[in-house]
Formats: sequence, structure tokens, C-alpha cells
Amino acid sequence: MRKQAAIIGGGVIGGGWAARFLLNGWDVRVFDPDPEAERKIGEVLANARRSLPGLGNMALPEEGRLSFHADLSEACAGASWVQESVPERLDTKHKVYAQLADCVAAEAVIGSSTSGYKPSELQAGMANAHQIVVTHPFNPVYLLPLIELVSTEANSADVIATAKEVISGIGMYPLHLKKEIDAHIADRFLEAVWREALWLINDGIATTEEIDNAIRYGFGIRWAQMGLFETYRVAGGEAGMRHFIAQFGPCLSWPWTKLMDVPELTDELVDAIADQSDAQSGMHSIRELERIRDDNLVGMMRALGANDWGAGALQNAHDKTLRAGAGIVGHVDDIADLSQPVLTLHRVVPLDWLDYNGHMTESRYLQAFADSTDRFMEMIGCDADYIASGGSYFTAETHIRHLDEVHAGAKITVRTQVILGEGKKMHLWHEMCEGARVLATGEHMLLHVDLATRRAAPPAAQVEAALVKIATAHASLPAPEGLGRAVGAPR
Ligand SMILES: NC(=O)C1=CN([C@@H]2O[C@H](COP(=O)(O)OP(=O)(O)OC[C@H]3O[C@@H](n4cnc5c(N)ncnc54)[C@H](O)[C@@H]3O)[C@@H](O)[C@H]2O)C=CC1
Ligand SMILES: C[N+](C)(C)CC(=O)CC(=O)[O-]
Repeated sequence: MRKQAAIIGGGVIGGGWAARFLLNGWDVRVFDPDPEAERKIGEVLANARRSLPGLGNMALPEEGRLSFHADLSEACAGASWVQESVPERLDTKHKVYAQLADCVAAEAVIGSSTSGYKPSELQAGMANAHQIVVTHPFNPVYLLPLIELVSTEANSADVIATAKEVISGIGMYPLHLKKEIDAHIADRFLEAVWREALWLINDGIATTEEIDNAIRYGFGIRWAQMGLFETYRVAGGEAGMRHFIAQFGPCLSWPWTKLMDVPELTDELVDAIADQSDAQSGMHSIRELERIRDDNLVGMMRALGANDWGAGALQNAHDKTLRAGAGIVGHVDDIADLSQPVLTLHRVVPLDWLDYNGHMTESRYLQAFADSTDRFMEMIGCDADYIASGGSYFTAETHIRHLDEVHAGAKITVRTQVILGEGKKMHLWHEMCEGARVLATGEHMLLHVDLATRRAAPPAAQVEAALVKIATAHASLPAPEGLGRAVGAPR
């Protein structure tokens, strides 16, 4: 059955939710009375399509179907998830929930994007209180994985479990709060930082650009990968957290900050902030700034993924769940038809794989083939545990043929044929395609090694048996065109 989400309110956040669901294969039905909603969501979706598919190293499912509806109940028909993202006014949100009570299935989840209201305030007086939870996202919703999930005792365990499952299923992270509180967790930090920034401008200490530089050249980068407490633990040196608190705790009572005070947002202060912001960023349209932001976020999260850390580790875990759906098996024994080359890669070409010629740069062909080899090694049992036990494969020789161009956003596959698999030797042939179009081939000779001696050595029996099984099945395949080719320029 197709998965269906209703988006009620399709502004900045509703548009981001629509993109997140659509690109993860859900059908999305939107209700927003704004006649411009379709255009605005179209623009958000265009930005999401160029950035989200390249965030991880697995292709996302086929995109869902998007439709717009003039009537709220029509938009909710068949929805198992309803995401409310109307303006931050309690009366507006209550009116929406009252309408939803008449048309949304009792087992569906109604998530609210509210930045500040507690779920008990949203649920008060509502017949459908048991379905309403806070699912607070972060802009851009299609790239940032955090969802603050806030519930009350009115919510059943089933609603909470479903909410967590759906959020994880679209590649996000449900942070379930222990207790409800105004503005949840993250917006309390954001407000504290914002308050201090307003004071710094009000008091003539710094401009908007100087404040942004103080964040992006320093602690902002640190926060993105370790958060606050892990960062401060490291800052305490070998003595760790206790030493850090002993050294910097007293500052809290001086105090360095303006605490709960807020400068009055006079016309003068608002003009100063808006003028400084225009001088800093007015040369870019909002959509351009969104694309710059998205490219940076994708690059940063992909770097974290290479370290299997933070938001990158979360994406890697999501990639693993996508593998099975794409048909990439975990072990040779799970391959239904051993007589054909094995699918070892199914991904999108990300933005940071392009070069100055506007197509996938040469080193990424090798990366894609190396990723395929890694996947194939796992399939024959040469996985992380096996490598930790002291055995692995080293590549001794590689020959790549670049046959056709490929661009950002293209879905590519690699299928792998075993040319030889016996003893220490593993000779692989990878073929990279976009649809039926062959883009490149990679021929690789690998040797099994003992990681203690760093010398070639026979693999463990179960690895060799798995390799031989697939090599035997592939022995009847014709030799691939181009096998054994050298560059061969006459001299
Ligand atoms: N903008 C942000 O950075 C974030 C906002 N949020 C929360 O998301 C919610 C929406 O905020 P934004 O998207 O920023 O606002 P927005 O103003 O961009 O979008 C709100 C949309 O709701 C539509 N709308 C108004 N009344 C409606 C109704 N009765 N039924 C259906 N649609 C209706 C409007 O036409 C508009 O398109 C708020 O609760 C906000 O606190 C959450 C995270 C971040
Ligand atoms: C400014 N804001 C309170 C609406 C911000 C959020 O709620 C989350 C975000 O994306 O920063």
C-alpha cells in the first residue's frame, strides 16, 4: 500500500516536510489556502531534489506523488500522517485540529511543527487529543534530521511508536523529550543565543556579519559535530568535565551574559539589524542563500558520514536500511539469482562529486567502484568483524574505462562480476550504469592479506567458500567486453 501524508500549511516548514516525505517515497497531499502555495512548494522541492538525494550513499526510493487540494478533508483522505505547519498561533492551530477530528483516521498521527507550544496546549479541548504530538523540525526540513517529539499522557504508546517509526523511516532522528516544556530543547538554546546577539547589536559591540563570523569560524563548526557537553569535556583537557566546570563555572555568576533580559525591539534597532543584514547578504536572493546553505550542509554531513559520526552516522544507518529495499543483499547466500552480476551500488551522484567540467570527476569513479568492492567483500563475509579478526583484501591493480559522462543527481548502479575467486586471489569486474547506459567499467585484482604480517595469505574457509560459490556461478557468464584491456598507446 502507498504511504500517504497530508501537509496542512505549506510555507517554509510545510514545504520542507512535503519534500522530505515525497523524496522518501510517500505520496503527499497539501492543503494551504495561499494561492501561491503551489509555486512556493515547487521552489522548495527543486532545492530539495538537488541536495537531499546526494546526502547519503544510497539511492532514495522512487519519489511519491504530490497533489494540492482546495479542501482540508480532501487533503487528509487516506493519510496515515498529518503534519500541521500553520502559523504559530494557538487559535489557528486549534481550528485546524477541530477540522481534522472529522476527517482523519483514528490511528493516524497528527504532528505539529510548533516551535514553542507544549503538546498539552495543542491537545486542550480537542476530541482527537490522543493523536496530536509535537514533531518540531529544523529548517531545512529536507536536510536536517532532528525532530523533537513531544507527547503527553493523552497519547497512546502506539501513537508514539508509530511517530518514531515514521520519523526514522524518512531518515530523521526522533528526540523524544522526557517532559513537555515551552519551546522544547533546541529553541531554548536558539533563543538564548539570539537574545545575546540582539544585545551585541543594540550596544554597538558587533554587526550581524561579525556575529555570524564569530559563530561560523569557531564554535558553530564545533557544535555541528560534538554538541555542547562533549566539546566542553575535551576543552577540560585530560582532567575533563570536572576541571572545565571548576575553571569556567565561576564566570556564570559574574555574569558574562545578559541572561533573561531582552533589548526592546525599537524601530531603530530593527532598522539597524535589517540594514546590516542587507549589507551582509543582500547580494543573494533567498533561494540562492538556500542553495548555498544546502550545499554546505550536504558537504558537512557527508564529511561527518566519512567519520561515521553525529548526523553523518545517522545518515549511514539510514543508508543501511535503504540497501535492502534497493536489492543490495548482505550475504552471497541471500542472492536469489547467482547466475548474473551482483548489484553492489545504487546511489545518486552528489553535488560534491562534480569537477570544473560539470560532470562526475574521475576520482569518484574509483570511489564508486571501491565502495562496490567493499560491499562485495561484506557479501562474502569479509565484513568489519572479519577485518577486526585480522584478515582483509588489498587491491593490487585497477583499470578503469570512462565510457560516458554523468551529472549530479543521476541515479547510478554498479553490478559486479567475479572473474576469478580462488585462494588469495579475487579478480572483480564492475560495470557502472545510469539506467541502461554504461558509464564506466572497473577491473580490480585484489589479494587476501594477513593484517598482522601485511603479506598475502589465504582467506578463512567461510570467506573462501562464499567467494568460490559466486565465482563458480559467474564462470558461465561471457567475458565482459574490455576485460584485460590496457591503455595500449603505441610508443
Ligand atoms: N520558519 C522556521 O524556521 C520554523 C518554523 N516552525 C514552525 O512551523 C510552523 C509554520 O511556520 P512557517 O512555515 O515558518 O510559517 P509560514 O508563514 O512560512 O507558513 C505558514 C503557512 O500556513 C498557511 N496557513 C495559514 N492558515 C492556514 C490554515 N488554516 N490551514 C492551512 N494552511 C494555513 C499559510 O498560507 C502559510 O503558507 C509554525 O508553527 C512555526 O513555529 C518550526 C521550525 C522552524
Ligand atoms: C526561529 N524558530 C523558533 C522558528 C526556529 C525553529 O523553530 C527551529 C529552527 O529551524 O531553527
